[in-house]
Amino acid sequence: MAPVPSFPIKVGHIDDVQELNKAKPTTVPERFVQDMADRPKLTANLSSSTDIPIIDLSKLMKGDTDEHFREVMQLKTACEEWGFFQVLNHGVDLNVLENMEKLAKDFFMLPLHEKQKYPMAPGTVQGYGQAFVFSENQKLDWCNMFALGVEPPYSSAIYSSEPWIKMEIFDEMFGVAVQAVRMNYYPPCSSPDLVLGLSPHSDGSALTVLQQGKDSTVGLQILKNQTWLPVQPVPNALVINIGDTLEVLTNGKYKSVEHRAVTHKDKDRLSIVTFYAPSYDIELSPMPELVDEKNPCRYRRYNHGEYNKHYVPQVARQRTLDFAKIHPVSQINKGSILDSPT
Ligand SMILES: O=C(O)CCC(=O)C(=O)O
Ligand SMILES: [Fe+2]
Repeated sequence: MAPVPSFPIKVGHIDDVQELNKAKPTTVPERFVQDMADRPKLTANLSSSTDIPIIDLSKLMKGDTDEHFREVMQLKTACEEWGFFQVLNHGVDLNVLENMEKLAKDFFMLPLHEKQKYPMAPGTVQGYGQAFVFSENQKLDWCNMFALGVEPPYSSAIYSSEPWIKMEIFDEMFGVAVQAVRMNYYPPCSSPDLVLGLSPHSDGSALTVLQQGKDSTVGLQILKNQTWLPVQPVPNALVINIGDTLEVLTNGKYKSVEHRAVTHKDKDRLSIVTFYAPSYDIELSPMPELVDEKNPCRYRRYNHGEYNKHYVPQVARQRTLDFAKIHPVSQINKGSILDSPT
């Protein structure tokens, strides 16, 4: 599991959002009201051309056919330009997904004292509690989270659905890979325009698979060209996104894209997110075959466990990966580099 901070973090009193919501408040407590610039604009009416790519895995598996090559090209575009896509015909048994959803819902509906038997310590993302808590002064997300390491069959059911991922290559590079599941429950919020369900972040994994609750409203948004685009839930599809590790390994060719979740006035939402990441003792750097004169190395070599220590505090600043980025000399001379957390 992820390293736990060795120093205590002062975070003040934190209300449980489900309990808050039970009291049907008409105003949102101040600690959940985002600063003006961070509030979501929920009225944007976007055309379907802004939908993230959909990959049909059954076509991807069709040997040497035109359909196969078209799908491969779409997958390439999805990884390089979007960092996100949805997969259909993924082969994961729908019963596994249904059971997982039921399990997650049942957990969140337990009395608070039951859920609090597995408390999430500030500065970590393990157990039950508030996401990404690192200070007394920060704004809080309108979300309850339960995160844990997982074993097969759920994790292997999810990842074996992705035959385009050459698991043997990852096995070699990642050591004993870390697999974790995060269940996010977003109760309705009387003022969804003032709060965030989950703050903007990119995932610290290599690859993330996200399952949305069956009747989920739109909640997930991704940042593309400085615009937050909603991800429309597609029945039985899984959402896949590239995490920071793959961005580094591909020397930035594949994008680990910032995303966030927003809430709804009347409806709750559930997401179940599986992360696949290297072992914490692994050193990462771009693959040599993706570094050349035209594509200079963009990330310094770093230890994945070290990177992980920066993850929660850095979510407030949105890009943990900045800690490994190599900035072009021209930028350094202009003094435009954000201070590095290391
Ligand atoms: O709930 C969602 O749609 C987003 C969840 C997410 O990004 C995460 O858990 O990392
Ligand atoms: Fe995420």
